[in-house]
Formats: sequence, structure tokens, C-alpha cells
Amino acid sequence: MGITQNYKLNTIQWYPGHIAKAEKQLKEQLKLVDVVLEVRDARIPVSTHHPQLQEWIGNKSRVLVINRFDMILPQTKQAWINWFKRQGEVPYYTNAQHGQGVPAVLKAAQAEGVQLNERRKSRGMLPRPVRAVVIGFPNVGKSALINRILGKRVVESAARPGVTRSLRWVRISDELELLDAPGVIPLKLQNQDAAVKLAICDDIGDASYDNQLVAAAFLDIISYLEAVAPELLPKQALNERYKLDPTEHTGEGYLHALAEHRYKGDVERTARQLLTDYRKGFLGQIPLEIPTQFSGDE
Ligand SMILES: Nc1nc2c(ncn2[C@@H]2O[C@H](COP(=O)(O)OP(=O)(O)OP(=O)(O)O)[C@@H](O)[C@H]2O)c(=O)[nH]1
Repeated sequence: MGITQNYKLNTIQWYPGHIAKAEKQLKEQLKLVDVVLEVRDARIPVSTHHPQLQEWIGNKSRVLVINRFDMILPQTKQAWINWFKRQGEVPYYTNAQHGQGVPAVLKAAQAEGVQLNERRKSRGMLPRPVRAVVIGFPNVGKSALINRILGKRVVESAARPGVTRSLRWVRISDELELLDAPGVIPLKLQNQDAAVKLAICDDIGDASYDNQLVAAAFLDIISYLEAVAPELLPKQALNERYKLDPTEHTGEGYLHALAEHRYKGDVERTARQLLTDYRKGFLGQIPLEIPTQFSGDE
């Protein structure tokens, strides 16, 4: 169960109109493709998965992309790879900013085309490139991944019957076509524990939330993970950065102590700074989820 549960963060609010629109758009994009590249955030690979996604995808193929692997330690990445393997999943880890891992994602997507064309051939149809779309929560790196996949290719637009004019196909190779716009997954509403982690990572789009509660939850998550899996976090990350030891403090207590220590007692400013520092990677490679927290791995 989540460490952030105590926070009763009903302060995180979404705009229902936006969610309905995002869901409709996503479903339209999914209708057009054979393969879905689902992008998640390596710091929160479970919370950046939407529980309804499988239902939306149906029997199309899915390639699981875990982006931002540079933001966690190599041993944390390995622990997650082992966990995914036990769930029968093959994650492709990428750093979409620098392009690492992207060729393997392309290869996996193209491999799906081989099966597609075998099925087409058996029905007497001509082969065609496999059609793919990149989807994920806000800010997980979808556009960065698309740009990496496109490289220097000129964006071609293909007018196809039934295709919304704003959706363009880009031919990546003889085997693969990609929709040039990513599909944004609407946020899941019920799970506040996941919502807090999404807010910490800034993967929450235009939701509104209380920075101080989110920052305090972030600090509590760090101290929990340091207690249960110190090997998966950088040592003394907070003390290193702020020269203030978090031992003996609750998240909220540390936030206030840090405000006194560095920001003239301004707790709001401290909360924002902490979150910004984390998002920019200044606190080191800190995950917010580790495999042992999720069922079947105790
Ligand atoms: N450190 C790091 N940063 C990344 C990585 N991939 C993307 N980013 C950065 O994360 C930010 C968001 O990336 P985008 O590609 O815009 O994310 P998106 O999912 O398209 O975002 P939305 O358009 O908000 O849905 C950008 O500043 C990227 O440079 C990565 O692998 N590592």
C-alpha cells in the first residue's frame, strides 16, 4: 500500500472536459494502428500505466517503452527489468533525450509487422508497413521519442480516407509508419497514491495540486525507500544537496526545517524548489517506486 496515502490528496484536481477529450482522441488514434508504443516514466513505471489501457488497445500489439532511464540508478533499472520479466513483459528502456535504446524499440515495432503481414498473406492480401502510435501520460517523453525515431526524415503526410486531417503518417522504413502526433493518456482519477507520484514527476498535465503536500509526500517516499531499499537510491541525496539531514524528520517536518535553513521560512518556495530540483535531476537518480512494493514480488 502506498506511503502517500496519509495525505488524502483530494487537492489534486483534474478538468473533466479535458479528460473526456483526451480519451476520445486517444481512442481515435488507436483505431488507426496495429502497434502501440506505450511510454512510461522509469521513476514510476507502475503509476504511469493506466489500468484501462489494455481494454483500449484490445488485441493490437504493444511495445512497452520505459523512458528516462537516466533518472534512476542502473541497479534500480535491473531490478525493474527482472520484475517485468516475472510479469511476462519485455520492457525497452530508453533515454529519448539522447536516443539510447531507441533503435531496439524500432526493431520491436517492425517485428510486429512481420506477423501482421504473415496474417495478411494468408488471407491473400498484399503486405504493407506496420502502423504505430506513441502513447503515454503527459511529459513522459513521447515527443522526444517520436523526434528520435524520425531523425532527420522529412515528415510526409498521407491523405487516407477516414483519417483526420491533423493526423499524419510518417514512413520510417519499408516496414514501419508512425503517426506523427502522440496519443495522450487521460489521467486515472481514483488512485491518489499514483496521482501524487505523477505530480511529483510533473507527469500530470494540467491538474492542479498543493505543492506543499506533494513535496512533503515526496520526502516521505524517499525516507521510506531509503529504509527498505537503500541500495536502489543515491546515498544521502537530500543532505548532499541541502546540507540538512532528513533523519528524524517527517516529510512535512523536513520541509519546514529546510524552509528555515535555506529559504527564510518560505515553505511554499521550498516546496517548489524541492520539486524542481528533483524533476531536473539535481537530487540524483531517485526512483519513487521499487519492484518489491508491487504484488507478487514480496
Ligand atoms: N532526463 C531525461 N529527460 C527526458 C527524456 N525524454 C524526454 N525528456 C525531457 O522531458 C521533457 C518532456 O518530454 P516530451 O517529449 O515533451 O514529453 P511528452 O510526453 O511529449 O509531453 P506532453 O507533450 O506534455 O504530453 C522534455 O524536457 C524532454 O527533453 C529522457 O529519457 N531523460
